[in-house]
Amino acid sequence: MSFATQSNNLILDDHNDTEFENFWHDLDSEYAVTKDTKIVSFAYQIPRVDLLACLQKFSHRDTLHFYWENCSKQEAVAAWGVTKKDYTEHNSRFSLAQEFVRECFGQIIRKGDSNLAIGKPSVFCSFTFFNDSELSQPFRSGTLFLPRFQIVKKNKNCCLIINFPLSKKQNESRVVKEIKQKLNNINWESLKQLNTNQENSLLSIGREQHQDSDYFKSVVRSALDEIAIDKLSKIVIAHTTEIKSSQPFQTIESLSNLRQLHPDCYIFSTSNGEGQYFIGASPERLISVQNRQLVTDALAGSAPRGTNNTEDLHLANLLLRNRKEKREHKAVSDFMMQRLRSIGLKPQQLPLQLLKLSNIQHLWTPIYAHLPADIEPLEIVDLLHPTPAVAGVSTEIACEKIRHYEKFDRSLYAAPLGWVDYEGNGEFIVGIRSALIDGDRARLYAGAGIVSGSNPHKEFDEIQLKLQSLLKALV
Ligand SMILES: C=C(O[C@@H]1C=C(C(=O)O)C=C[C@H]1O)C(=O)O
Repeated sequence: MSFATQSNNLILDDHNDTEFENFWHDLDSEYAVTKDTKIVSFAYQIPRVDLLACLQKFSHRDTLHFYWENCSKQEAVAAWGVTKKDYTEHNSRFSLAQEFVRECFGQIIRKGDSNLAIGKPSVFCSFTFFNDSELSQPFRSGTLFLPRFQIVKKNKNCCLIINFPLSKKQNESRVVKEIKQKLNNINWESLKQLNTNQENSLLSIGREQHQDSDYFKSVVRSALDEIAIDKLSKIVIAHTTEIKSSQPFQTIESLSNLRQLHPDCYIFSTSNGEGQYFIGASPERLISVQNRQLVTDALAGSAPRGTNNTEDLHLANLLLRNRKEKREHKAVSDFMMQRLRSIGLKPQQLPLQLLKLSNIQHLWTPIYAHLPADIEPLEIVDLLHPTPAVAGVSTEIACEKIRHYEKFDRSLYAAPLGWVDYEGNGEFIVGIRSALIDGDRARLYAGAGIVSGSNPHKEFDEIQLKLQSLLKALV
């Protein structure tokens, strides 16, 4: 944390941060948030800032952070620091996460500009693909936190939320007044734009890259044999490339590159507070719940983009007519419709369409449903994860085979990552096209759906297309 006072102006500065630090220290005197501690959630409208600039300035290696941005929707959120956190595991990890969310929000007292449309305190969540992540792995099966700071940006509006525990000794209105005064003096100018270091573009020079293409193709062949004998009808095989760089990877600058290269994707980053980061650019929304309207995306079936309009249209038409790609896609939409119906929802799907991204195009079916008030977003996450877009059909057999074939841990790859807010809204994406960053090492993940008719070489090309565009962004 480094809010600081200089010449009567509270500015954000790394060198002189004593006054605000002391203030927070006092507020944190009863740091451990117990069940009956109050948590004040203070919302404050701020000028438009760049959330990556905020993360660069405030979040540090040993605290949790969460960032996501969708440039085309002009939406972003950054969160850092911890007011309350929990980890969940095994089959009940999503329902335990829901309990944590309920407990957090039950303790919250909203202050400040709490009527702002975008200023809702949120719990940020990441889950691993499988529910039994070992302790030695960088991320736990479920990580949930109510951050100390959260900035939400929507179109031209920005809102800062500060969540802090308030002990019985402290006077709520006095503390709130003090915070307001301090925030009123902040100079936000330095956070308007991220300062990137041009020299970082040279970092890719000192890199060693390792991936085992023969192994991937042999796995696809084995999977096709099993599909031929009806053991399963679809499986998503993932592949990694391991990178060792001559210098530590710059997470913030890599994210800045990702948002420029993939404006139609969700750019995300989450950290474990121990120097490991999971970042990426995913096109896949697992769920969005806004005012009880649920939207989910069936996304599967892929083709490259053309180098000109004619070629692009040609590739798009081939994709829309390709029976193998459509089979792969239908496995996903059928699964989602069936799962949503199983809890009494009445989902509606839009006609099949194309999602065109900068490097790749996909078959896409948006699915909508009204969500009754007693169904929480995390219950839908539990119901849908893992979809056949990232696992297969049947889910159980595909998951068992994935464990058998893949020689690496999926960790957060292809798993739900998102937030739930105070009013019961929430959004989760599927963490594909992603990388685990640890100092000068990165593991990049991408997968491809295998169905009868898949060709191991073409699937490998698809994986390369996905990996290379991620690799380009990493500095
Ligand atoms: C699994 C991934 O992507 C999934 C697989 C796709 C496919 O095989 O066509 C398309 C979109 C995603 O559902 C990935 O990118 O890692």
